[in-house]
Amino acid sequence: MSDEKEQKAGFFKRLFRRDRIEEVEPEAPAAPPIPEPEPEPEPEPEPEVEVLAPEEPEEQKPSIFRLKKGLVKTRKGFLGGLNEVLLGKKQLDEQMVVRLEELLVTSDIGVKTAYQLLESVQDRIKRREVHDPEMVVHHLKSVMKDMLSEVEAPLRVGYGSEPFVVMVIGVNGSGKTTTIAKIAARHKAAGRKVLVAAGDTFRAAAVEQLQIWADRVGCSIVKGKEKADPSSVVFEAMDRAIKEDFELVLVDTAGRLHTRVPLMEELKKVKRTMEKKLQSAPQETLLVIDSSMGQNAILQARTFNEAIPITGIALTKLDGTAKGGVVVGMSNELKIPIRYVGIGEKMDDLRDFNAGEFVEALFTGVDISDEE
Ligand SMILES: Nc1nc2c(ncn2[C@@H]2O[C@H](COP(=O)(O)OP(=O)(O)OP(=O)(O)O)[C@@H](O)[C@H]2O)c(=O)[nH]1
Repeated sequence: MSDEKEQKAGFFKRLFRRDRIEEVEPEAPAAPPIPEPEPEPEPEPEPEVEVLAPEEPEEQKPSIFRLKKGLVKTRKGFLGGLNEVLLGKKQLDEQMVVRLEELLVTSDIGVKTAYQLLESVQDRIKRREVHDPEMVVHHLKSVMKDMLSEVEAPLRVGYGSEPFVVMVIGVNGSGKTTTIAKIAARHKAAGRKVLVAAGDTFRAAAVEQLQIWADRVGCSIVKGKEKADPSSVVFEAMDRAIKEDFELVLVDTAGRLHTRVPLMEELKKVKRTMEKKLQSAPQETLLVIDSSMGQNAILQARTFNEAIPITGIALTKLDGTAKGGVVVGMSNELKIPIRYVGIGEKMDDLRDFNAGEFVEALFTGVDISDEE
């Protein structure tokens, strides 16, 4: 356990002792029940008609079944623990709350966010608004949803007179190329003119991979010679996009940390090149992060954001990890919009991030029964 965790380990226990649980047991005045979370309000219509994103392809619309399926490992890992702590219990007891503390602190949501959640539960207990395990779960769900709602902002591609340029960054293997292909496929399906730029010239295989995806999706590609300056590829792509009226340009970049030119310097140069060709570009700097990195994903996002301000995040590989709790920690600590979540390798396995849906998928199966 880290120093920080150790220092905090007894914190909630102490808090809990100060406000013994007896205070909120049956003899205490009846506490008002926590209302069920409000049903999701209907989304506001987009204000600017001319810059609307394309109609979501059908795959985006169905139930959250696939998201739930994708999150199964996370659910079993972290939230399955909630069941163990709380299942079948009628009332809170001290041990239960201490175990909840352990569960949250050692999960992938991160120590800071874990204690925010715990303090919020503690506060509700003190105010006698939470006095049984079911209420704890409802409260956790609602606080997590609030945290996630702050970063819910799907990428709205503006189709105007200029190309909308998305610079996609992230370390090697995080899922950049696949994510580009998935985004390209969506917009192609909506009838848009899409160009991808193979800015990762360091590795021939990366260019080939993007070519394969471009062929599959049916979009155009600009690629340079092996080991060419990535900025020269981006320059050419921007030139072509402007001359040929492409509506969306997705720029792949290198992710290797040990290249000839330091990665961050190379990315800054690529960005400057875009700006020179089109002042507003890139309209989106999308960081792709592999969520199975857990807490390291947050560190990684911070590092990139310090070098190149990020405007959005795509969290990939949520389907293969038990560390999906990192989405909550990342949202709460960085407050950078999460645009997409990747839940598989197939084309339609990229979803717009939706806070309510995500929490719902995360908590499905956490079944608090009243039976002993
Ligand atoms: N399970 C799963 N796999 C994914 C997801 N996104 C990407 N992948 C896989 O992750 C691997 C790496 O993805 P790439 O798109 O090549 O990653 P990259 O960042 O472009 O990597 P480099 O080209 O090496 O820089 C591939 O095998 C993808 O199929 C996802 O959401 N879920």
